[in-house]
Amino acid sequence: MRTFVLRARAAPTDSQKLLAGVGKEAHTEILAHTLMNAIFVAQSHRADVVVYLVLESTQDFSRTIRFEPNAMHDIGGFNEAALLGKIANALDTSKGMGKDATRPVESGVTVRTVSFERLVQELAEDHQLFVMDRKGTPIREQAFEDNPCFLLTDHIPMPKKTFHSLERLGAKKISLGSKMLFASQCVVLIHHELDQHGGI
Ligand SMILES: C[S@@+](CC[C@H](N)C(=O)[O-])C[C@H]1O[C@@H](n2cnc3c(N)ncnc32)[C@H](O)[C@@H]1O
Repeated sequence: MRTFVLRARAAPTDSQKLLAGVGKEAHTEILAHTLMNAIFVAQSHRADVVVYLVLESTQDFSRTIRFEPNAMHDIGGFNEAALLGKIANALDTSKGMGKDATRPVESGVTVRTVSFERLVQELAEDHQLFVMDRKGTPIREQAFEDNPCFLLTDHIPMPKKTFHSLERLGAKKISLGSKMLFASQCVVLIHHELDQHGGI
């Protein structure tokens, strides 16, 4: 199973602000593009993927939305508006939730009020964690086990102190080259690399 976590530091947890943030400072299109490239292949979806979107621009708690395409009955369209609609629906479902709570949204989609740090601590228990970073080990030199989990951000970088706590959890930095890419482009290259290994 491949897991992707997008830490979207600028993404609003209010659904209307999320939808209004496309092409604006929040750049909420990043969430749709990342989800799109993580989930879809031509005329189908990937069965072996879980995607977490962590939206952090909030009045109360971060929202962590989990997508498991294989369990979804209706993945919706392969377009930005449809995918943002799925995210907005999860945000609306999460209204009024207390801290560290979980709610089902639809088959294959859940929303939680857990922070990025808490999520990653949980994932560290049974995943091999990788932070995407241009200065990391080249991805071709990295050996992968069964459950790799790739941590990415939107246009706002990971705070330095997060890198230290991720290191303590055993996360390794891996690189896709020296060019600064979009998170969604990283996802395509990671899939390509893992597709060569087969089985993961
Ligand atoms: C647009 S970048 C983030 C840009 C942000 N301003 C920064 O300085 O980190 C989005 C995500 O892609 C990752 N990324 C971009 N290019 C990469 C590369 N060549 N190798 C590994 N990760 C990369 C970044 O680490 C980040 O998680």
